[in-house]
Amino acid sequence: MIEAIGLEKTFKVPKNRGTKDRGEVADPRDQGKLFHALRGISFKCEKGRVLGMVGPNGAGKTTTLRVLSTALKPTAGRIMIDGEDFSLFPNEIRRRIGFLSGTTGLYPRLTAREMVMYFGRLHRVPQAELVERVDKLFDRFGMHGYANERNDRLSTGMKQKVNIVRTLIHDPSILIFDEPTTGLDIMSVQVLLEFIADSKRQQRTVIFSTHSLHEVEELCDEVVVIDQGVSKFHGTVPEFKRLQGSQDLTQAFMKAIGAAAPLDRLEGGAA
Ligand SMILES: Nc1ncnc2c1ncn2[C@@H]1O[C@H](COP(=O)(O)OP(=O)(O)OP(=O)(O)O)[C@@H](O)[C@H]1O
Repeated sequence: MIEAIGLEKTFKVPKNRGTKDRGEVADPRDQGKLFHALRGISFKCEKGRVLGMVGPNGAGKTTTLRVLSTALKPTAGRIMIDGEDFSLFPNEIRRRIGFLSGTTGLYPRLTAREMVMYFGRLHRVPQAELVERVDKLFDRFGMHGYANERNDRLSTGMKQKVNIVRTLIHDPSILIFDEPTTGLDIMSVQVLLEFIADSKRQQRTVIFSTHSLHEVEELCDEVVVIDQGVSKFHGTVPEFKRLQGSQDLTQAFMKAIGAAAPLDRLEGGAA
């Protein structure tokens, strides 16, 4: 189980980014020289559950996931794992979390196997155990055929699998994926979605951000809606629809973030 309590993150705004004088609609996070990207994000996800994080561009999803995975230090707030406060122990969090970000690169000159072994060593997995784990994971993902192929010769889907296995090599109980399906071909998307469903069956905790409400409907037990650095809703998908008074997830989402759904406008429907 992982819980975010009142996460806040403030960035210094670079001098050349005059946020206030661009003539755009005022963003409450914009405080001149400081930008309050996260303004109190709270939610939790129990083991064996999948939580989908949705929100408009720039809402704060990546920042939240980077804070949870310790890539970024929060300005305020706590991160609890299995009921214990690990905010001051980032190494402990890293041991328990597997983080897959959209920008994760693979070392081009290493082979798929070398890459995964390298990360296993970084996580101090003992050698004999590491060899066994790599074999099992390569088996499960059907990767033996290209285990000794250099990463720069692999297809997008193959690379994605190497990345997935890399996040699993230390057997984390919590998986955090930032927009994992963005830019992937249909086959690779399928691999990833099946993998998430499988992780749930194995009682892992899975959190992923996405712009696909279809993925949320298909896979998620819970949804957290982030808008302008605030968590606007956290609960189950049916609860979310009920609260927004809509059977359609897209319309419920549009209502939650205060935007008129195109259908409402066309039909002159309810706000
Ligand atoms: N290092 C940084 N310095 C300054 N501002 C930042 C930094 N990182 C993110 N931000 C700002 O914080 C806000 C939230 O960004 P974030 O990447 O978390 O959004 P997001 O919800 O993941 O968006 P998207 O759906 O477009 O990926 C944005 O306004 C972004 O410009």
